[in-house]
Amino acid sequence: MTDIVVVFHSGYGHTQRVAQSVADGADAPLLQIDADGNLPSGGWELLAAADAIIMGSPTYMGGVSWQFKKFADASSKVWFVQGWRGKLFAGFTNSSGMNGDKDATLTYLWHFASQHGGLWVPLGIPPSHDKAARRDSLNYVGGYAGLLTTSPTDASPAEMAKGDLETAFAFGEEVARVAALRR
Ligand SMILES: Cc1cc2nc3c(=O)[nH]c(=O)nc-3n(C[C@H](O)[C@H](O)[C@H](O)COP(=O)(O)O)c2cc1C
Repeated sequence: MTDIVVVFHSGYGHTQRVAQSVADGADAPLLQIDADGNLPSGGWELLAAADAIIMGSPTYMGGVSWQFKKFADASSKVWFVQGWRGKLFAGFTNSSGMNGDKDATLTYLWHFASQHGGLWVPLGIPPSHDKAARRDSLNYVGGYAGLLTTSPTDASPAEMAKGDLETAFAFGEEVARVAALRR
């Protein structure tokens, strides 16, 4: 049994749907950063006990949400004692633009994991980038370093692309597979 935790923030529910699919794939609990940028009670303890931490944030103005950043800054207490050193980390982000500067968010998550001495797990799912690719194909958004998903500005969380959610599930499974290799 490997302990994986999915920690995320979502302002309007889209990233939350993605996080749920990732958690389902990884068979992991969800830890939601609230609207004030705080973890629920017991959250820090759950993260301390985890072998792998999967992080998610919407892309807001080309980066993580301020609530996620507040969580990241609060984790400096853990950083001081290198409490998360050697854990596995992985990341995902959702935004409305197909590109939307999601890569800046993912790069931030990778830097954050690296500051904690973490080991990064990439998406591990090939992109669908040939002529046969459709919006609902696996990894249509085409990330490598982490999971990238897209929801149009006028789409509700219920309208998240099926392929993106399936990619999220497969990403969760992939992190679980990699985590199990270390056991
Ligand atoms: C303050 C703010 C900034 C945003 N900045 C970006 C952006 O830089 N790139 C982009 O593609 N979409 C951007 N969006 C759109 C969100 O990424 C998109 O609505 C996403 O689904 C929100 O996720 P959430 O429902 O989990 O909060 C922004 C939305 C908000 C509210």
